Amino acid sequence: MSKRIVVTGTDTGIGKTVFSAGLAGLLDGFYWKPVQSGLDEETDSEVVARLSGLPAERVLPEAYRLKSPLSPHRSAEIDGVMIEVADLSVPAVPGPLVIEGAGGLMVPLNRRTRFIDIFAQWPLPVILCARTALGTINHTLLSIEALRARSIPLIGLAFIGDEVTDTQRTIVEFSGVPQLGRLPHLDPLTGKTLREAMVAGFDLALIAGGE
Ligand SMILES: Nc1ncnc2c1ncn2[C@@H]1O[C@H](COP(=O)(O)OP(=O)(O)OP(=O)(O)O)[C@@H](O)[C@H]1O
Ligand SMILES: C[C@H](N)[C@H](N)CCCCCC(=O)O
Ligand SMILES: [Mg+2]
Repeated sequence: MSKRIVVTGTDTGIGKTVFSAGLAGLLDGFYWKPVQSGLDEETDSEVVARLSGLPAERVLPEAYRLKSPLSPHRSAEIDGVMIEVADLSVPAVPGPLVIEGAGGLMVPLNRRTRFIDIFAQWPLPVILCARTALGTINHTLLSIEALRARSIPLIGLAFIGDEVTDTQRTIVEFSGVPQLGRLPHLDPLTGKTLREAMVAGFDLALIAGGE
């Protein structure tokens, strides 16, 4: 079985998709977004197809595509859809697979199940994306506690944003979770700048905890 990695984060809008595109590209792998909520803007899968440099067929179809850019449980209710956990079994692909959740760990898929519940069922190793900006110490340490409480394997932390040395160090010291690297804010953000930043910012050998 090839490496399969879940990319999660401390919140929505923190850069999971950009990091996932960079990671899937570096691994020369596949990308899967099980549940997309919000279809009016470019979807996460479309962003990954644009930025990763991977062929279009390496971006797998979502299990659920929901119209409203809301928490998936609510977006599904508005569309009259019930998200069934059984539909979220991990696709088999002939290479490394990067799987991206939506928002943070406690985001609900329906009125009974949250992302963290399916991550615990799978249970694949996780990379936790965390901002470097103020507020991240609390969000990141809480997310790590939630993963540990469910024995979900955590490969390490991917920081996103400009370097804030003490913040990153504080999170690593309190948690004992390794920093895998940091993706700076990129301007312009293109497939080329992303790939270069991933190569410069991450040691692929450290991301060795996948199946
Ligand atoms: N390293 C970066 N450099 C420049 N812009 C970035 C970077 N990371 C993220 N962004 C921008 O920030 C916004 C949010 O990023 P992204 O869509 O990756 O968040 P997300 O965590 O995947 O959110 P969601 O929970 O909706 O999946 C996007 O406009 C994206 O282009
Ligand atoms: C719409 C957004 N971009 C994500 N796809 C979903 C984020 C859900 C967050 C829910 C919450 O934590 O309040
Ligand atoms: Mg995303």
